[in-house]
Amino acid sequence: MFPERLDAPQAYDIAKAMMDGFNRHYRLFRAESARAKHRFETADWHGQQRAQRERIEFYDLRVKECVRRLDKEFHAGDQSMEVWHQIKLHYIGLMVNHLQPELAETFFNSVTTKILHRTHFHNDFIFVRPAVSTEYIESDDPGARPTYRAYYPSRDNLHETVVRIVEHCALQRDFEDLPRDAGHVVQALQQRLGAVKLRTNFQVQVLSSLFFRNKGAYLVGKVINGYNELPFALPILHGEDGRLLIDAVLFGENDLQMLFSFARAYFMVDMEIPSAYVQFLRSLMPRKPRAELYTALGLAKQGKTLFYRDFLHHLRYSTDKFRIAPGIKGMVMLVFDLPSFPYVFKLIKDQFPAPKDTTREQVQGKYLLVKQHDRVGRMADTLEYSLVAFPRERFSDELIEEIRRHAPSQMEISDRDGDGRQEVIIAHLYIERRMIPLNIHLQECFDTGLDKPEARSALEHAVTEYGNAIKDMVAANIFPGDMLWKNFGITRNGKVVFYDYDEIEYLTDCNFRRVPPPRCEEDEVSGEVWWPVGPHDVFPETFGPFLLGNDAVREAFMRHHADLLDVEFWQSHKERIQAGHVYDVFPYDSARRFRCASSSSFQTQGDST
Ligand SMILES: Nc1ncnc2c1ncn2[C@@H]1O[C@H](COP(=O)(O)OP(=O)(O)OP(=O)(O)O)[C@@H](O)[C@H]1O
Repeated sequence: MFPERLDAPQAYDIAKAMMDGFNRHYRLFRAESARAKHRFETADWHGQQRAQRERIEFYDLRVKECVRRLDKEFHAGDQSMEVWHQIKLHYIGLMVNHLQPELAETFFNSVTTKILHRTHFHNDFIFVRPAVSTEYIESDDPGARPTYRAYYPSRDNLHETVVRIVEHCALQRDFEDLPRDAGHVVQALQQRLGAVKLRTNFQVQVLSSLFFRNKGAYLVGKVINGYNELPFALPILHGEDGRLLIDAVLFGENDLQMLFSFARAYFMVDMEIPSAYVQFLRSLMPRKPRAELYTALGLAKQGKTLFYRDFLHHLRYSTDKFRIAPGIKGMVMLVFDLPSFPYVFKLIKDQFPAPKDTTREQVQGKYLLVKQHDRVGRMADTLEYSLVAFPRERFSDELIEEIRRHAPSQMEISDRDGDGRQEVIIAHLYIERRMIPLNIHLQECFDTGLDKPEARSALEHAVTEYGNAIKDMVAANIFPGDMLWKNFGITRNGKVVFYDYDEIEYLTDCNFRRVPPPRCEEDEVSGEVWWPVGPHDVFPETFGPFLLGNDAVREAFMRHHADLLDVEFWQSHKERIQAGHVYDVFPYDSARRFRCASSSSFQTQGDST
């Protein structure tokens, strides 16, 4: 029932305290994101990575702080539901002119769900649906930067305009030769546009804030001509002598999707109105869910909220059943999916068979490590949820049985809300993008027949990408642990991405060793490991027999990635990382670089120390 009067004196104060909590959060989040520019300008790469990692923790810290304040100052948990109803209405009032209302709503939900009983998790008390529109939000502050800038060049002054666009970013570090780089950009653009007539609305729109991640800054925008829009991004890097350069130009939805991939670390962007950034980015990548865009901007909680809303909507408008995910079952994770929905759901089993020697806490620790680490486009991001309820009738009996057998502690089947409908409640769950497991993909190539050129080239591509994925992870100081094909998936863009994290280690924590010479003839013929092995020992020479049983796979692998079987490769990368070197891993093909078309997927560039 809608209250006719807002007459509870404490309701406004509580709403205001929650809004203060959110404002403090966004102020700190934004300040940390804005500092990325300075870190880029001063080549503080370790600082950039540290900030990327630490910023992820900000949200939970602020929520805890706010819950503590509400408890201490207002005894929030003892307030009646009438008061809570009024708190939500006051909060809506406080959002009327707010610049981040959607984030403020999510913050309200995070705090409220820590205080109220779950029977109250509905739209009267929390924001199950948004209450305040994010359309056309603008700041009234006369000094505020617009979300994007528009430029109206002609064919004749395109070069000048590109120089101006980059200069407007006001990077406090010299470019090697900005006119030269602008020339490359114009040339690429002219090639792309071809002889097309420039229409009266021809313009370039560019987001005002740069996007920072690791050692790169990205200028993101679109070219509009008539009814056509061409998304683009300019990666700006430090050159050999430390001055700046534009390294490439990325064009079109697919290039932008790679840049904003779910398998990369989150960007640092100074945004006053994040929803306006998301709206602009959505116009560049219409197929990318808003949830993933918020997440890519570092607003992972908002991503989670939107993902969950999308998921509930999908459930309502679909009829298929959750099932055990196709592929080889995991020993640590129990994985299921809904065929009509492009994500998988993973829960940690209660017990793990030998040789797995780990615990639930350790597995969670590894997933957290990946979340906080630079995922270099090769490790899928995960959304983590607790106490997720699914309608019982949407689960196959086989899946229920599987969970009962392997993860009984994680499942409860009950009518939790008392609405007469049985639910499957999963205690703890990771959700990630569904890919085609690489073993299934390779099998499809074999089944088609390797005498067919398309199957052979698909296999070659997959094997090459697999090695590239491992090398990119190596560059990011990650040893994947279990490199079997089944632990990698292939995305719709043909990228190979790793998703099995329970054996992941920092490369710098591993001892890369040669297999010692056999002590006797018996050792030589024994198929077993006869030599002593320490907990962090890795023997790259032994990877072959596990991975390369198939002749065609072996042949392709050895042509592109024989170095992965060599202890030297691993050892030398470990030493360079230990010496403080930060590798560049480009979110685009190196052949796209203006001045260096190298075949390697990552390169070293200057020392960061
Ligand atoms: N993102 C994904 N997309 C598609 N399938 C997936 C995905 N993640 C996992 N799977 C499927 O689930 C299986 C088990 O997942 P995962 O490798 O994460 O479990 P695990 O228990 O850690 O495995 P292992 O026994 O190798 O340690 C995979 O082999 C694959 O078939």
